[in-house]
This record gives sequence, structure tokens and C-alpha cells, in this order.
Amino acid sequence: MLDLIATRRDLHQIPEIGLEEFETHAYLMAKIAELTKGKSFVSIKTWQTGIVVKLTGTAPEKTIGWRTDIDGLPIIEDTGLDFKSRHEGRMHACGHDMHMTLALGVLEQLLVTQPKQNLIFLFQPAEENEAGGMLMYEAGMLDGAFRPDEFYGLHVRPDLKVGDIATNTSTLFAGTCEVKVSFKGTGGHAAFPHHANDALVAASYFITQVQTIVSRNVDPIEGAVVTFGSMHAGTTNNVISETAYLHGTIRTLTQEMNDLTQKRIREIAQGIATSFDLAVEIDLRQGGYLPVENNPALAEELMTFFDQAEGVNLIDIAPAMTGEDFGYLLSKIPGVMFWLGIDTPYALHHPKMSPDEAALAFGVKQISNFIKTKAG
Ligand SMILES: CC(=O)N[C@@H](CCC[C@H](N)C(=O)O)C(=O)O
Repeated sequence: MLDLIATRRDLHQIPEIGLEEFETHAYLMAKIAELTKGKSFVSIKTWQTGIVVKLTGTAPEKTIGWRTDIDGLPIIEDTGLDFKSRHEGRMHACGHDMHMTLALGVLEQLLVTQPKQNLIFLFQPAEENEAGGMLMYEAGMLDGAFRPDEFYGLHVRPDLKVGDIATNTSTLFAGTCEVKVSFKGTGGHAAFPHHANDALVAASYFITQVQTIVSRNVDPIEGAVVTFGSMHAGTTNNVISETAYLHGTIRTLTQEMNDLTQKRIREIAQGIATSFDLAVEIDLRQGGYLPVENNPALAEELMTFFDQAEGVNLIDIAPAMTGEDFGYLLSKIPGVMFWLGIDTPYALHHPKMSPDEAALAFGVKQISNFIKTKAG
């Protein structure tokens, strides 16, 4: 029997960046081999660090998919836990260690008796950076006999209690777009600004002006987020910067609003470059981070199931501006994503984020029951 807490703690100690999840992949493969030993109805495929496990049903009419992500973040952990990250500058601060453990736990439950329907378990890399779900889909890993007819997945949520399951029948997460802007001017001596062309000043105007996208271009009822989390320019006090680099993210609930926001970022960056007479490079990359759109009928069914399940507090929740490449998979295959409460005061991506591990046993029990009713 899988020890959920020990498994989660093992995984917590080995966080890796997207597409570099080699130790995690090896750990998962070993656990999956242990769980599926002697089960002739199981087949396994891998793609880079990703894994797909298929359980062939006894009389399948459809294939039900469960998806987990396996990557960590470039964050220095500050939880003080005795099982904290062993990988310098890497942390499972988005709870993917919980997601992987839940997937293994549910897999174990579904292996007890061969199900009637086919089941697919997708362990995808790079949810945080390279849209690994999209990459695996495009590589054909979910083609043919491995293609689910319905797809389900979850994300842990710190501000919900253990026992809470939250989702809705429409949009759950935003579509995102990664933004990179580089201004290139002419460096020089601080004392002779008239001989230089200061990229740092241009970047400062840019960062101020992009704030007007949300306040002046976006419908206030609809909303959007434009956040630049990183800005680098210059080396010391008396040298004028030749270059300035900004790295940010757009969050919107519709693709139309994402397109509008991308267009305004481009226009503002180009306008600033023209007015300061310097060069600009703009890189806007949406990849697979489409809005996470729940299938209304399947979401209704899932919500009714959990609403009636003993011990579950079902919440019909508003969308959040988090992103997820599960949005890409749900644009191809109907399904549902939901939040699972982990009750910790620290937000996702915070160096002190530390889930209540009681969510593991609760999640495995409830999700297994849900999938068993669907899979027979
Ligand atoms: C759940 C979560 O935190 N997801 C990430 C997804 C990142 C998408 C992309 N790399 C971007 O930054 O736009 C999030 O930050 O919401």
C-alpha cells in the first residue's frame, strides 16, 4: 500500500525545472512499476520526462483521463521542514508534489480491480514554463488508443480548507501569455547623458505606461492582469545602461482579451522605442496556456457527485487569474479541472508554502470514488 505522506515528502525533496525532471521521472517510474506489477491490463509510454499509463478496461466504451504535472519552480525554499528541497534554488511551491502523490494514490485504487472503461494517467512535465501537456499532446502521446474522451485534473489551493473541492461550469483559470521586452540604446558615462541613449529610462516609461492597459483598454467588468515580475538594467551608478530587459505575464479570462492586451503591449513598447529613438525586441509567447474552460455538462456531473459525497464541501467558485496548460488539453478534449483545499497561510509560489498533508488521503478517496463511478 502506497504511503502517501512518505511519497509526497520524497517528491518534495527533489523538485526540478520543467523538462529537466529526470530524478522525478525515475522516482515516478519506479513507483508506477511497483504499483502495476503483475497487472497485465496496464501499458506505459514515456516522452522525455513525461509518462502515460493506460489501464485497458474489460468492456470499454470510452477512455477517462486523469492528469498531473510533475515540475517544480526556481524558488529557494524557506519552509524550515526537515524534508525540505535537496535541490538548491528549486522548490515544489506550486504543490505538484501533492498532485503527483494524489495521481499515484488514485492509480493504486483504480488498479485493484480491472475497470470496465479504459483509464489514462498522464504525468506531464513543464506545467510552469514550457506547456509540457501541450508538447506531449503535439508529440502524439495522447493519440489513438491513448486518447481520452474525458479529461480531469486538479490544482491544490492554499486558501481552501482540507475537505473543500471548488470548481465551476465555465472558466476556471485565465489564459496567460509570457512577455519579454528588451530595449537597446547606447551606453555611456553618467556625466554625458547627451552622448548616450538610456535604455533604463525607456524601460521605466514602458513599465509605467503598460499600467494603463488594465486601467484604460480593458473592459473593467471583464478584467485582466499585466504583471512584470522582473526587470534588469545597468551595472553600476555611473554608467548609463545600454540595455534593459523586462519579463512579465498577461492573464485574461478570454482569448479576445488576451489578444487585445498583447496588441497594446506591442504598441506601447514600439511607441516608447520610437520616442526614445532606441531599438526594441518584443517576444510574446502564449504557448499552451489557454484559458481553462470546464466542459459545462461534465462539470455539472462532477459537481453533483462531490456535492453528494460525504465529507466534501463543494464550492461553486469564481475564476482565478492563475494559468495552466491543462487549458490547452481541455481545448482538445472535454473535461474538468478543480481546486483541492490544502489549508496553508502561504500562497502558491511562496517560499513558505506548505500544504496540509491530510488533503492527500481525502483527495485520493474522493477522486478514486468519482473515477470509479465513471469507469465501472
Ligand atoms: C498554477 C500556476 O501557478 N500556474 C502558472 C503557469 C505559468 C504560465 C506561464 N509560464 C506564464 O508565466 O505566463 C502561473 O503562473 O499561473
